[in-house]
Amino acid sequence: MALIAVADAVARIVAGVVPLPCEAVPLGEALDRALGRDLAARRTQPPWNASAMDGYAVRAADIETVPVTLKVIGAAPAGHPFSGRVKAGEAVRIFTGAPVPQGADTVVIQEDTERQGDQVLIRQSVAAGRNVRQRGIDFHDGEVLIQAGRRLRPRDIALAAAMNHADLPVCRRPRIAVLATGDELAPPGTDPGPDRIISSNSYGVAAMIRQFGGEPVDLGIARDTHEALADGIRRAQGMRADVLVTLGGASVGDHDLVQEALKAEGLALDFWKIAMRPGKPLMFGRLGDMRVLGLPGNPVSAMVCARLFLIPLVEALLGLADPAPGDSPAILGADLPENDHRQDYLRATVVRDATGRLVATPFARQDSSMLSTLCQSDAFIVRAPHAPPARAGDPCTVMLLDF
Ligand SMILES: Nc1nc2c(c(=O)[nH]1)N[C@H]1C(S)=C(S)[C@@H](COP(=O)(O)OP(=O)(O)OC[C@H]3O[C@@H](n4cnc5c(N)ncnc54)[C@H](O)[C@@H]3O)O[C@H]1N2
Ligand code: MOO
Repeated sequence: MALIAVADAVARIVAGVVPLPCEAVPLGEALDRALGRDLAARRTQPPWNASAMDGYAVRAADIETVPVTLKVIGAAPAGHPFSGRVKAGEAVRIFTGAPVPQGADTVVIQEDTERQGDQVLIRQSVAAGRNVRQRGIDFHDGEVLIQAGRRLRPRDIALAAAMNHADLPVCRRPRIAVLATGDELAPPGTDPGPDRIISSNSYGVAAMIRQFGGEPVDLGIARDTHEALADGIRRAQGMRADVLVTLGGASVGDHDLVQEALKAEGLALDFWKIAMRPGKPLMFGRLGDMRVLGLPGNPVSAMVCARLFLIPLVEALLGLADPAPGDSPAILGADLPENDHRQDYLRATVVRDATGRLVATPFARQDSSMLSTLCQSDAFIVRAPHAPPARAGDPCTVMLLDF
């Protein structure tokens, strides 16, 4: 199979994805969830012409000439409206948020008044309508204010609550089974002995899935045998995972059995191998309804590929209309040689120069086993296949790290 381009691979992975069904969650659990349906207001806000200040509700016509003394005929604290009508020469004591009584059209703030028993002296004239929030200035009953596909932010949750929703329809989280593979792997915190390395990828990839709204399910480490791999694959199917992510065993070595095992279970392979670095041996296909993404084993390759290919799939399954941001312009902080046929993702630090431009400087060592440099990086410098040599100061494209 020929190496395919990164953008083509993403397009093939998300092709035909239908957002998962909705479930209702309480407001307190809705943060970062993907809204599954357009949300319409269940009331008008404010529901009445409301005072924006503490003061006196008056008729603007009565205070054109000041000072003037008005008769205070009642009070309207928030939550306790004044039911009477304000007539010429009258005022009602009012507080922020309370309905402006009938007859009144303006509120004078209390700092511009002097209370004398049941009378109030108005010292300052204000324009008609001042300090009154008109009914519905925020929104009206039935108005759609939050669109399906929004990843809910704290302010969306405040708005949804004001719209009188206690529960929100959000997309079910995609269930993503994560299967590490390799005889050499030992879980963190154990004594690996001299022949093993610690399995890190499942933890990083699971955390990324969670960060972007999926539900990771750790299937543990499968040994490099057909039986162990088949068992892991069947467990993913048994739990009705939306996606199975395999880690490692994706390349061409004698012990890279993942693809074979998947095919034996019925995998319809879509593509294998991408023109990118790190991450060449990425694999994608379907096993029934379950999408299968085979990530390379090298830890940086696994994380880069998870961000580039798995997260768009998670976002598509969530029906997100505002996927996480993509590339930004920057300038190079160091020279780079000509690129080969693979699109490069170079770990880099990024600073702002005096003119506000982003300056991206790649790490000298880009080995795909080195998680330490990934953690020190701010961005990937994205270099197109066959990019010509570039000098420090030349424009470049970066993908700021958001995981
Ligand atoms: N002859 C060739 N060899 C390799 C090629 C190639 O095209 N021809 N591609 C190389 C590239 S690029 C990559 S990337 C790796 C990916 O190989 P695999 O996906 O088969 O990964 P493994 O061989 O299983 O492991 C590679 C490396 O990563 C470590 N690893 C694996 N899983 C984990 C884990 N869960 N946590 C931490 N580290 C993990 C593993 O121990 C190896 O060191 O293949 C190249 N080879
Ligand atoms: O693509 Mo591999 O990820 O270069 O090490």
